[in-house]
Parts: sequence; C-alpha cells; structure tokens
Amino acid sequence: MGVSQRLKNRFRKFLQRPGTTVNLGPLSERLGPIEAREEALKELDDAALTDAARETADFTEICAVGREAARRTIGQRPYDVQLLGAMALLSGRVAEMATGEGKTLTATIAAYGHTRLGNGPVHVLTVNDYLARRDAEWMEPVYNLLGLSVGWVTEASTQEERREAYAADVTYVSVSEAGFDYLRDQLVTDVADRVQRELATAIVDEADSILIDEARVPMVLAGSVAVESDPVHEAADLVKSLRKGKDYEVAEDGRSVAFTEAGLKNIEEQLGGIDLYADDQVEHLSAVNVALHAHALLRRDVDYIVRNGTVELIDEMRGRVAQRRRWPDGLQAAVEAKEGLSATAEGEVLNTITVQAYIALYETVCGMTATAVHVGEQLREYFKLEVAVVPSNAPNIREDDPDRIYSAHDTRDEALVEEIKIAHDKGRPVLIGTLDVQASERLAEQLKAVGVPCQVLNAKNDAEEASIIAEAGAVGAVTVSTQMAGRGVDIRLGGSDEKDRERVVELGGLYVIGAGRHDSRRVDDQLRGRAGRQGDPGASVFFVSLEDELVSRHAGDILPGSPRMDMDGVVHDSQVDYAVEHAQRVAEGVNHEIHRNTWRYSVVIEQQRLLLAERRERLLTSEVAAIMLLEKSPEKAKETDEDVLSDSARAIALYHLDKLWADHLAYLSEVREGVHLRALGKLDPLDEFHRSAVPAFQELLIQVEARTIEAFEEVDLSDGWQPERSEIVRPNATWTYLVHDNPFGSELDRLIAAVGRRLTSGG
Ligand SMILES: Nc1ncnc2c1ncn2[C@@H]1O[C@H](COP(=O)(O)OP(=O)(O)OP(=O)(O)O)[C@@H](O)[C@H]1O
Repeated sequence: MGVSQRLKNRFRKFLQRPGTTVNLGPLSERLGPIEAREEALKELDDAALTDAARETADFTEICAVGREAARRTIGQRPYDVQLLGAMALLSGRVAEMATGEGKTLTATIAAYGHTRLGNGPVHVLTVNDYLARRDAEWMEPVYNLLGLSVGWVTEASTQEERREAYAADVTYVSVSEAGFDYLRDQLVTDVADRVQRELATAIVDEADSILIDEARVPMVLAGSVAVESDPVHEAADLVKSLRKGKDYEVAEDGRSVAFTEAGLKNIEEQLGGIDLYADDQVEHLSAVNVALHAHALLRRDVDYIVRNGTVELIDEMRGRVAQRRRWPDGLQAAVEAKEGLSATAEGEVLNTITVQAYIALYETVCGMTATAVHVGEQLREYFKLEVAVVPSNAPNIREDDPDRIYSAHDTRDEALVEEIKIAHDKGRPVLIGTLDVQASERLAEQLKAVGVPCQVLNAKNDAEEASIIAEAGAVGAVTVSTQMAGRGVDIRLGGSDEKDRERVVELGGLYVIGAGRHDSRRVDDQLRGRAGRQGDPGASVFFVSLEDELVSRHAGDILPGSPRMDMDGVVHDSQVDYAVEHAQRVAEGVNHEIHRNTWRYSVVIEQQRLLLAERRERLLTSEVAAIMLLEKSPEKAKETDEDVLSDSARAIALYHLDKLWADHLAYLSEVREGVHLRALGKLDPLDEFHRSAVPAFQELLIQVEARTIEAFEEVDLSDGWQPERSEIVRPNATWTYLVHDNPFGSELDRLIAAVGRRLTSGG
C-alpha cells in the first residue's frame, strides 16, 4: 500500500469525525498528481523552478512547486497533510492542524498560492511581533525561490520600513500592528503617506485566538491633547480605607462588588456629606464605583502587574502581559491611582476598529490553528468561515489522563508538587501551565522548597520566553508557564538540538500538567497540544481544585456537599466531574454572549465606517471637494487659483470629516452606555442604539460639507494655501493601544446594578 493510499484511509476516518464541516476528500484526490510532478520538478534548475512558480494558477501545480521550493531551500519537504492544509487555506477555510504539524510552512505555500490565484497581496496575521519576524525570516528563501518578496512589520518598524514591508507580495505582521497601520492610513492627507496597499487576503495564524478571543478588542488610535483631571483618580483615595464585609460586599462569583449602606455613608461623609444618588452626583457615584472595583476586584500580579511605573495588563487568555493594552479609561485610571501612579495621558480617540471589523475588511480570509472545531459555529456566524480538520502527519500517541480533582487548593498543590518531583527525579521534562502569574510564582516557590529547580515563564520575562520554551523538552527541564506564553515555539524532545531525544522518549516524552482548567476548553487543548507533536510520546493531565475560581464561580451550586474521595484526597465522583465540565461550558457561553452582544452593536458602526471610508477615498484622490466648493461657494472658489483651491478644499474637507468621525465614535460610545439606562425603561437597547446612531451619521455627512464650506469661506488664501494659518490642526503625535475587556461590564452596567441593588434594598 502506497503512502497516499495509507493517508487516504486515514482521511476517510477523519471525514466521518463530527464537527468536520469541510469534506477534504476532493482535495486529497490531488495528492497523487502532486506527487507525480515531483521528479520532473526536481530536474529544473532554480531559475526554471521560479519560472514554473510564476506560471501556474492551479492547486496541484501550486502545491507541487511549493513543495519543491521548500525542499530545496530549507530542506523540508512538506508532508501531504501540510499540502492538504495549504489547499484548505487556498479555498478560504480555517485549517485545524495540531501543534507542531508545521503550520508555518503550510501557510507559506498557501500565501504563494493566493498570490497565484490573483488574491494578493497576502498578509499573514500573527499573534505577536516575535512570530511575525521569525516566520518571515524563516520562510524568506522559500518565497524568493517562488519569485515572491516577503516583508515583516513589528511595533518598532518605521513608516518607511512598514511601507516597504507592505509593498512585498507577502507581509507578516501581528494583527494589532496591521490594524493600527490601517487606522493611521485612514487619516493621511496625502496618498503617498499610506503604508498599506489594499487589504486583499489575510491568512490568520492562531485563528481561533485572533478571530474569536480577540475579536471584540478595539484597536485605538489616539492623538495628543492635554490630560484632564480625572475624578476616578481622586476616588481611589476614598476607597482605600474601606473594609470588605463592612463597607462593601464582593459577590460570590468575584465579578461584582457593591457598597453596603455603611460603606456608602462613609463615602458620602468623606465627600462632605453629599447624597451620591442625587441627580447631579452621577459622576461621583460612577467614580467611586469604579474605584471600588479597582480596589476590591482587580488583583495585582493576577490581573495586572506594575512595571516601570505603569500598570500593565495581564491577558486572561494568554496569561502574559498584554502589550499596550488598557482597560476602558476610567478603570485604567482607577487602577493606576490604586497603585499610587499618576494617570497616563488619555488623549482624544481619533479612530478605532475592532479586530473582527478589521479582519472583515479583507476580501479573502482563511486561517489555521490547532483548535478550531470548538469555535466552528462562531467562525461561521461571524466570518462565514468553515473549518477543515487536517489529520496529523503521524498518529497522536499522547496519553491524556482524566482530571485529578481535589477538594481544596492545599491538597491539590501538594499532589501537584509531588507529581512534578517524581517525574523530574527521573529526568522527564515537565511543562506546567498555570492560570495566572501569581500561581506560577507560588508553584515555583513550592518546587524550590522540595529541591526542584524550574524556569518560570510568565508575563515578567516575555522577552526570553521563546528561547526558554524551546528548551522545555530537555532532560530534567521543569518549565512553569502561564497559559499560552511562548506559543508558536516548538518544543523538541531532548532539547532544541534533540541531543537527548532517545532518553526523553524512553521516559515517556514531555509531560504537560495543567494546574487548573482554563475558561475555555480550547485553551486546555492548546496546553495539552504542547506534548505529543509529530507522533512524539507525551502525556497530559489537569490538576483541578474545587476551590478554583472557574469551578466555584460557575458550578458552586451544583457541587455535592461531600464528594467521594480516595485515600490520597483525589475526588472520584461523577457529579463533580460533571460540575467541572459544566463550569467550563458556562464560562464559554458567557464569553460567547459578550462577543455576540458587542458584535450586534458594532454592525451599524462598521457599515458607517465603510461608507465614510469610501467618501474619504474620493476626497483624497479626486477633486470632489473643489467641485463641491465651486458649486456651493462659487464666488470665492472661482477667484482662487486652481491648485490652491484643489489643495485647500481637500485638506479642509478631510480635516472636518476626520474630526466629525472621531466625535461620532465618541458619541456612539456614550449612547451605548446610555442606552443601558434606557433599558431600565424596558426599551430594546439595540433598537435605541440604532435610533440614535443612524440619524447622527446622516447629520455627520451633512456637517462635513457645511463645515468645509464655512471654513473655506473664512480662510485667507491670498498667499496660497497655508494650513498653519487655518484652523486645521491635526494632532502632532499619535499613539495606539488596545482596549482590554472591561472585566465587569460597562461602567453603566455597574451603575445600573448598583442603583438596582439600592432600589431592591429599599434604599
Ligand atoms: N515538512 C517538514 N519536514 C520537516 N520538518 C518540518 C516540516 N514542516 C515543519 N517542520 C518542522 O516542524 C516544526 C514545527 O513547525 P511549526 O512551528 O510551523 O509548527 P506549528 O504547527 O506552527 O506549531 P504551533 O502550533 O506550535 O505553532 C518546526 O521545527 C519545523 O521546522
């Protein structure tokens, strides 16, 4: 039986797998013809191969040529499953491929293919700068032999470097840098200042993470304006002296906190005897509520760390510092105040777009990840993307043990340390995934106490994390990592050079232990996937405590009072197993609901953005503004020199369009918060939002014209067009950031909750 036949048999099994929505059968039929081309392509010299690469526009030939180019340049002949993945990407799917299957090379063949199919330029969107650069540099020889240029962008790239990178056929860039570049390009007043070309094809790496988990994250471009004093910052001092249980109560789920009557009175007195619920005290009420949240619910070293005098957020999903992320402004300031730091400049928001809306701007989207099936439905709902499950190259022989569940943290931690020590004493490499930085550090201490040295990979040393994780498979290595730190880096058995591979194989391969289940099964699966790559031996297990936040928050009420345990304190109780699974499902459901809600609100904004972008493009690249002025302000327009009219009309119209859009975005976010108040009056908040957003946008379009005419009539054009003499002052400095999820809902949600509590308690 030939290789292709064996693979076909395995594919057949795969095609029956539930959740597989795309039939890979027809694509796998091409593997034979691809292989049949191999010998002939090997005969070609490099120049002839490049010529061949430039000629084809057919899946079979694209894969055959791509395979030969990879073999020749980086010495890796793409496996059949990689070609199958590449074809899935070429047909606009999300390919699910296990960790270590070689998605980087798969994406390269797909990127090449997309350019051949006329879908270029191609952006490969990564989760971080490190991977953008690494993958572009690694794959460059392959691209070059295929006759393509490749570029990469990181946060440190200059304008010129960015423009050059985007001019390449294929560009590797983190999704946030790409989004920021888009936002900046939307504000240029000269076409030549743009860095990106059209958004044609996006190949999304770690697709579930970017398309689902990060989807609702707004990317923000702000311009410098003076920092105003922030009442929230002042409120931080007020809440410092409050005590839990007396002045405030934290809800069991740890996600909300409310003042007690005594606490409120205390605050009201400190504020000089005001009534916080009086109509004119809304700002104070909201400020002290936010301050209380920062004080009582956000934990240093779990939710954020303080480094170099600033608050840096820890990304819940990845457990590492989220670069340049902020909470919504009030909350960020409250946490800064809590830590005694001065508030960072806030600036005026010039433009913002969510990751999801940015991705939607591409003509063609496809992606790859190890964990797509679980979010298959959402990928279809939000991006019309289907998942294609690509079988692994070698069968997965990793042993996934059932969870070990303990009733309390103490017993769990003891057992966990013991388990690590036993494996370590034999020399078996162990990778432990913890839920947060604090847990990592606590575990490291506990391991040290029993004489087990370990490497801690967390938010605080992310610069080195790639090289540390690369060695996590070495003999005796113990690596403690917060969730997905170091993602995308290969863990080879026996160390990165595979020096002691045989010994580690004998020991059973990499042992992955989760110190608690994550909020999503996908993240658990990603952790497990660290072991058992390419048919390597390996094992995984999760050590769960019933005191873990996930379990107590979402399944506290269905846990049996006294679960059955064995002598070692391990719980053996089907009801408990069920509760743990249930807790994770609930957490996933909550996240999905939040995502859907944000999305429903953003649909109308995104339609408006597209309309506005079209209008802006016309202003920027044609004479529509001048023509409009000739009609609406004929006297002055006619007596103005043609070039001066063209320049001034364009600049003035663009300025007002951008300014009005920024104001519109601010207005919409106010409306969005405000509509929740109206929700109390039983109106549908989404309808209400539309009722405000639609006319406001129509008004904006009218205003752009009106203000342009007005400004044109006022400006002195006697010495030509001199922007500095006009009212047009564009921000001289801009910066970008991501808005982190507000973990507690919007400020107004909380306010309503607080008001609601007060009403229901008869206050
Ligand atoms: N066809 C091939 N032949 C030999 N080695 C390969 C081949 N394809 C990929 N590799 C190697 O496999 C390793 C994993 O590749 P890669 O990092 O692209 O995997 P991945 O699927 O992206 O994994 P992750 O999910 O961790 O990001 C790399 O070291 C790469 O060099």
